[in-house]
Amino acid sequence: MEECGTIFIKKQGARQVKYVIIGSGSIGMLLSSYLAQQTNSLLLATHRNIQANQIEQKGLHLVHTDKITKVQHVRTSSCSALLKNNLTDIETIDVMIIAVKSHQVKQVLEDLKGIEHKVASILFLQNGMGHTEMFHDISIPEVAVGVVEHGAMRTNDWTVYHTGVGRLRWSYVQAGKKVIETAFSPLRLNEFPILQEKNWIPLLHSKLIVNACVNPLTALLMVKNGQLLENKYYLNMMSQVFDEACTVLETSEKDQMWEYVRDVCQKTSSNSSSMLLDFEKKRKTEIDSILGYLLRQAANKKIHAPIIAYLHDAIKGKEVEFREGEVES
Ligand SMILES: NC(=O)C1=CN([C@@H]2O[C@H](COP(=O)(O)OP(=O)(O)OC[C@H]3O[C@@H](n4cnc5c(N)ncnc54)[C@H](OP(=O)(O)O)[C@@H]3O)[C@@H](O)[C@H]2O)C=CC1
Ligand SMILES: CC(C)(CO)C(=O)C(=O)O
Repeated sequence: MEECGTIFIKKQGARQVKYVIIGSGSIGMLLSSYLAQQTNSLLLATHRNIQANQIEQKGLHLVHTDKITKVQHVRTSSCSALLKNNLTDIETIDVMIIAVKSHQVKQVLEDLKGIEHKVASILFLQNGMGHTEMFHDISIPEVAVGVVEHGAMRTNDWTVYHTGVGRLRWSYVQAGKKVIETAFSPLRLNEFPILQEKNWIPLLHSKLIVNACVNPLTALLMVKNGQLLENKYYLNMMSQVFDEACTVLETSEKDQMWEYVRDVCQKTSSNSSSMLLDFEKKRKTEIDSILGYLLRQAANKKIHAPIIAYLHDAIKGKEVEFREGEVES
């Protein structure tokens, strides 16, 4: 693999936007690698102290199309240090980006309470919609959500592979002073395009429907995304999940949505879905935020959703098995 040196920073004027990314997994590291091309005021907050030290010592490495780039100007800190307010030079944070898994958001929001007054805006990048049920409790004036269409994989604490180039689409839930819009609009990142959408609900609904259709079935059937299209029985199963999800979310343009689901399956045909990967590693999945969210919506609207309930329980049952395995080992 070719070492292609460091990324240069483009100056954007006198004041740099201060970014903090919470969660240094695949997406947190990928986003940091690209945003660092445009700002030298970015802090990546890790869950574990050791990861912050590793990145400080070795540098953050981005691997894309067989090239390794050692990314400059990414500072790191453990979340605990950040939240204890040990970072005296961070007086205010312009854009805080939450890049943890959906079931980790609750803890992050609890931890953030101490420094919320220092944060001008917050952007959530989770799959599913469980995190949106916690927004009522946030006192940060500007709140946005995003959908990540890239593929990323952390291979060690300082290296991330950009496995699929897509887009980051985001939208305001509450626009505040439009700090995020001002920060993102001048960015020109060829390999990491960022697009603003008008309405956040349709943005998240379309990704939620894709994840509801693809993730649980691929995990339970142990197949790659493309096999849901190729095998007529699996396609039939997926279309039944799709119909129920659309009923629950009151989706108006169903034909267009079905095309979108098929298109994502096609474009990611050789991928293992994130839920299948979680199953392989016996990790907690994001089911509560995907099918769990749909079931809570169905209950509120008094809609019967038996297929979604059945799939939800199958995944939750597997999670119980994984946890029991942990206790035994
Ligand atoms: N990876 C991908 O290609 C894609 C991911 N997404 C979505 O993006 C979101 C993030 O996914 P991904 O990056 O893959 O997940 P990862 O599991 O790779 O990363 C999550 C990170 O959050 C850290 N973390 C956990 N709890 C906390 C906490 N309380 N405070 C701070 N950090 C914490 C984890 O720490 P530790 O290092 O200890 O594990 C880990 O570094 C998910 O909702 C996923 O569905 C969407 C599209 C594509
Ligand atoms: C789009 C899809 C289904 C790609 O695998 C995904 O988001 C996931 O696996 O979580």
